[in-house]
Amino acid sequence: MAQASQDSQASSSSSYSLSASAASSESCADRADSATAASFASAHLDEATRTVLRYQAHADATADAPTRARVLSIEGSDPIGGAGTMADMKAFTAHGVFGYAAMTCVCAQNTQGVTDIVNMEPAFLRAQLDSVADDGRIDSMKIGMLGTSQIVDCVRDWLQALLDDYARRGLPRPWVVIDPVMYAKSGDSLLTPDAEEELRTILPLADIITPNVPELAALVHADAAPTTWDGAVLMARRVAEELGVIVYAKAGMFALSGAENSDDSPAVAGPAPAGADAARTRGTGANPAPACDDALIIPAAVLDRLADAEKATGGIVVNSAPAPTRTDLASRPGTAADADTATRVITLPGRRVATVNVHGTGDSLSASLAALRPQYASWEETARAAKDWMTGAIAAADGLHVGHGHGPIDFMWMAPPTARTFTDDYWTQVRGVRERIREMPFIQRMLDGTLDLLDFSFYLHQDDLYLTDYSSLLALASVRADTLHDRTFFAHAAAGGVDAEVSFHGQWFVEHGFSPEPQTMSTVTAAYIGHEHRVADSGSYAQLAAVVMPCFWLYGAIGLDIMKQAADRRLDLDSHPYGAWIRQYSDTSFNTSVARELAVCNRLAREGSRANYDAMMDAALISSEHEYLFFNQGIDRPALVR
Ligand SMILES: Nc1ncnc2c1ncn2[C@@H]1O[C@H](COP(=O)(O)OP(=O)(O)O)[C@@H](O)[C@H]1O
Ligand SMILES: Cc1ncc(COP(=O)(O)OP(=O)(O)O)c(N)n1
Repeated sequence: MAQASQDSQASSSSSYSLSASAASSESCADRADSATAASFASAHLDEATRTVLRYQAHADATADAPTRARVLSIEGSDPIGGAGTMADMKAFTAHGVFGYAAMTCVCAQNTQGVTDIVNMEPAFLRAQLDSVADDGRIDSMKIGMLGTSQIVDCVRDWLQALLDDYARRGLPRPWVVIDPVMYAKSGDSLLTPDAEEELRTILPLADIITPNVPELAALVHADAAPTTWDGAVLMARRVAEELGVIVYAKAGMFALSGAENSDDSPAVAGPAPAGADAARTRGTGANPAPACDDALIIPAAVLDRLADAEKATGGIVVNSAPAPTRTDLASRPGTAADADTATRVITLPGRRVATVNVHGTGDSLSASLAALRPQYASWEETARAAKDWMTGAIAAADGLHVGHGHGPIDFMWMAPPTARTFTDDYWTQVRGVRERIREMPFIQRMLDGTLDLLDFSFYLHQDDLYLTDYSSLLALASVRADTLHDRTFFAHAAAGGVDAEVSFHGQWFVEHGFSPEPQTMSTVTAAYIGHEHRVADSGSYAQLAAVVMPCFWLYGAIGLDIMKQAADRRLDLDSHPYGAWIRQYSDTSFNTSVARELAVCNRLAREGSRANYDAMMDAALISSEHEYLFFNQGIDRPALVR
């Protein structure tokens, strides 16, 4: 492979890549200068000064580093986009790294199974791999479906040459994650039987391998897959010790069957287990959380290598991210030591999601490990981060509606949804509230004219108090608005509508013999205002726009509904005791403001993060419950605030 483009990087002492910043044992050992500086530092300086020096050294060493880790996927394809190359690219992007891809085969597959596979000619695969290596630095890689023994040989030989070449040129060794793909979840075989032995020859080149339960069994030549998690961990230990690599043991098979694999993970809320008969449950309480814990198995040989690297650098590494030490690993919670072999077994806690949509989970996990390792200090931290991300992506999978079999996971679960708008989502979620408002006695009695005037005047006084405060929130939204359009919209809304409505209320009070003077605020009104102010005080402008939205939309929608019900009942509004109100509710000019407010919320939800979307939704949903209570107080008559 041609190396010209890499040599300039290699010759610079500041060519520390992102992967090097995570301090591989190999790269630490190669850095003699750093070791000298480190032993000086160890001998003469206090801990705080050594820490500051580490920051300085890291900044110098990474001055020319790329802004994103560059991660290679060596995989087969999946046209439905849930597994293989396509999944890897999505996982890479989700984790913020730049992805390269060399394809080992093209598969005709979907969520229901694999129907055909065309393997690459090994020479052509080698040409793809060289194309990447000749032109770009590789910080990390994930190797997945290899398919045949010829392809295994091709990738192994290329990888060995690449590692030798990087070592010779003093480049940091790329992190290598190998997913020893043998079977798809559909049961289809993804590796020819004769290639199983060949696959073992590439595994020692990995830093970490990620076999699922049946693949573990194949790697130890067991007749059958283990039926318990303890059995799977035992097999994983054998594999780790035999190959001298870290094994990430995955519990997905047990999750799919509804079985539980841990008793001691922290309980988390989750959907009821599918196949609950088979599931052991954890904890007390009515809805115990099902577990889906994975395990990281670090054999003694790897721990020794890490300890040697530490010695070579005098206990200091030149970057911000030292690799884990024996002491580190032994002292962490969830780490079990084995007296005989000193192998470490680290539990990676997770919750089981009750879903069939787990196509490509193994692929995405191994891609995540490759993408995250350059960004974390150790395999343990990387594995915990990857596991948490996977759980979130699986939990969001049901929303995708892709395919009829095992659907894919939602790689974009941290980003706001795009197929439905924020307001679509909100409207569906408040269906129950809308129905309760429509059916409530306050509205029904108003329509049939039996609503007590005292009840109505109580409601109207509370509405005045609420609207006075609400206008100040709209004014605040105008001040915090991020566009001129929003600024003028909220300014007009604060000044216009509220004022007109309060004077309309005043007229009604006078006409019906009630005092128009402000009354004491009810606890229900105070609670609604309190919620809006809490969001305004601690939330973003987007959350503020969302918290005031239900008062626009639910009120507007109730008006339309009252108008419809009045028409259906053919009410004579001229003689009806609440005729003026029903006419007022039927005034659709308010809907111009409703539509603008909804557009504001959709823009803010679209432009922000998933966390922003969720926070906006929470704010709006809570306001909606307050809207219901607010209408209902006309009849319920809550206590007044003293
Ligand atoms: N239903 C589930 N709930 C939570 N996590 C799951 C579920 N199914 C799989 N996982 C997780 O997905 C990752 C991949 O595991 P697995 O599905 O066993 O791999 P593979 O796809 O290779 O068979 C693991 O972290 C595993 O714990
Ligand atoms: C091209 C390709 N590579 C790997 C797999 C196996 O993916 P995995 O994550 O094990 O998930 P399932 O596909 O088995 O659900 C694959 N199917 N295709």
